[in-house]
Amino acid sequence: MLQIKNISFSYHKSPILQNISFTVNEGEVLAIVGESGSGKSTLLKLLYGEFDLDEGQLFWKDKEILGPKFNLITGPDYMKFLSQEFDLMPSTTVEKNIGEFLSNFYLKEKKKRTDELIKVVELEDFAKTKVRFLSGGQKQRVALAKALANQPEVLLLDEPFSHIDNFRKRSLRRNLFAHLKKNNITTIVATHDQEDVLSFADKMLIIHKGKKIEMDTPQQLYNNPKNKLAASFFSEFNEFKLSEITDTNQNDIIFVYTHEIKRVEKSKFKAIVKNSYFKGNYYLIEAEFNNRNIFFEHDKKLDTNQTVCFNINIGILEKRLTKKVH
Ligand SMILES: Nc1ncnc2c1ncn2[C@@H]1O[C@H](COP(=O)(O)OP(=O)(O)OP(=O)(O)O)[C@@H](O)[C@H]1O
Repeated sequence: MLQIKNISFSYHKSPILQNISFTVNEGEVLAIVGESGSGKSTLLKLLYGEFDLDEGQLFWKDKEILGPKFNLITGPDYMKFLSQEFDLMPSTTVEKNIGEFLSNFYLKEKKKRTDELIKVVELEDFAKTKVRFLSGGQKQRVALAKALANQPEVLLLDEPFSHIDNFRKRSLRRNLFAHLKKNNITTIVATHDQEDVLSFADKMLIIHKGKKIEMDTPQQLYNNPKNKLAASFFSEFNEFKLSEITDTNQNDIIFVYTHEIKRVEKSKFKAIVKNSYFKGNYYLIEAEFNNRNIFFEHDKKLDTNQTVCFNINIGILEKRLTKKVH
């Protein structure tokens, strides 16, 4: 188990992470999400032992992870960190880069492992190409394969697909997470991409301004978003006061995703259409309701300034609320 116990850290006295605790079980994938500058990369660097903590402790199984005050070489040998900067040898081929730290003692094994990883990152056509001739996204894929080469027990990934196009990203993501699960590699991934989280993360940690806001399964956080950060990570959403949409006079706020509002023929909720945005298999409708704009999905474009009725699925609300709505 990876244990993060009450850690705090500051760069030159300005606090970056405050009092963070969580655990990750062996073989689990944890996604760390949060706004830019919230401290995701710093947290990964601390897990890798790049800096000394102000307070707290880190453990992998029963071994403590220590910073540079206590270690000459950064990074425990059972861990790999794929940071935003790729540490590659530009004048060497893709396959040699990936196999750089694999022993030449077992050449057959080395070739097998290298070939397997080249497949994971879909670089079969570039195995013999020198890295300096590759694009940014291709280099990122080589760095990913290299991080996996020595079968780390723990893998830290900082925005692993940031340079990779959407076309490639989806299959690469599936290959990578299948490889990680098959090899029981405990993974912490900092990401802005909900697709990294929804299908592949076992747990999701939300940090905001260096503090832990929530940690749970992606399903739980998606189905019951308790704050704007969680809701906005997954999708566009609306905020309603309960009193606006139910017969209660409670002023609690509820988050409602755009696909949870339906246009209907008749309802007591009426809005005036302001814009329709084409989104591929639906239109996102922007409409004025109670002196502000709300958003919902609809299969057709709607005329601007037309009045439409909408409904929110009460079943969804009931599940989302701790207090029942009547
Ligand atoms: N070496 C450093 N020295 C001083 N401050 C730093 C250093 N690295 C990061 N910071 C600051 O620490 C804060 C957290 O940065 P960090 O890179 O951890 O955020 P992040 O959540 O990973 O952001 P992003 O999503 O943009 O990568 C930011 O305010 C940043 O300016």
